[in-house]
Amino acid sequence: MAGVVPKISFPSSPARISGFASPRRPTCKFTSLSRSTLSRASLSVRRASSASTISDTFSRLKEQGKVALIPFITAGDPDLSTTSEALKILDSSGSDLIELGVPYSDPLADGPVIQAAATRALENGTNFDGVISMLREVIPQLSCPISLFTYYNPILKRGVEKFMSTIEEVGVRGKSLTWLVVPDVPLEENESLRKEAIKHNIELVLLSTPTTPPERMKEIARASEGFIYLVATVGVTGARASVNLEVQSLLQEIKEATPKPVAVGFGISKPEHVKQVAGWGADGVIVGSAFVKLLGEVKSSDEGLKQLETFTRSLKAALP
Ligand SMILES: O=P(O)(O)OC[C@@H](O)[C@@H](O)c1c[nH]c2ccccc12
Repeated sequence: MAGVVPKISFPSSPARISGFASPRRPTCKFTSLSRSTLSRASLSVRRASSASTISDTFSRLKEQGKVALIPFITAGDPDLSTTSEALKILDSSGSDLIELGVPYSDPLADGPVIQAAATRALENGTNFDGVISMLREVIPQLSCPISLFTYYNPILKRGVEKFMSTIEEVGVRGKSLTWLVVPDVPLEENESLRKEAIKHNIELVLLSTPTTPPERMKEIARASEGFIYLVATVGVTGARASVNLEVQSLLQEIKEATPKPVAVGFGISKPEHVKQVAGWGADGVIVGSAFVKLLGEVKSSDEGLKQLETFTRSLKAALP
């Protein structure tokens, strides 16, 4: 499986997964109504409960004129104790938010690097419960918010309500697992997932892509909590030689549609990339495969952790 990338042009023919382009507008009024009602509800829930740490992070950075560095790593690759150390290093070397991927056997949106990482993690026995117990230990030692990044199937397997209450209770001192990214939740199930997330004070971050029609992008911007994930290029995850120049206009379009922060990911892997995307007005930059490669494809974990610190600092130094 490793290295075999399924041919997914993602989403050239817009896939029907939430946050990704779908040419079909909601068929029934109710769906669109519930979405906007829900987003108002989620805002009030957000205000009523302890301020969400994503919003705090982005507003603090905005006041300081800074841009968020958001690494992604795969939990359990090469093993969970290295993941725990990696989270601490990422946190202390300048990351502002961290995406932690739950390894899954069929990561359809991932390129060879993250697919191989998921395979290694699953082969060494990493599972959701193991990830959660590791997080229970390490979250109290971190200062930045952590997101769980998971495909929809592991949530369904556990049951949406049980999944959400599990990740809510892992949080400590308000630094709970406040946000969740589920790249392949089908449009129809997005509402029920959002409702459960809101009930458990978890922000469901939605994704918009270069092929998302403008109206759909606006709906995603309205419904997304915490920030909007702007996918920089079609295809699967994986470091690219350069950043898609379309991102500049896409960022402009989204920022005209919403005051919410926008973070850009997919293909970004070098200090000059993050500098360029920040210069185009991104509020955050997400880097995954380049970090995953450092951790999973080196001869020893110590070596990987050392390189991780250097790389994190180099990216942070390139950001305002
Ligand atoms: O790996 P890249 O090209 O740097 O992209 C970030 C990406 O890894 C991370 O956000 C992510 C991992 N798996 C995904 C699946 C879909 C969308 C995004 C992701």
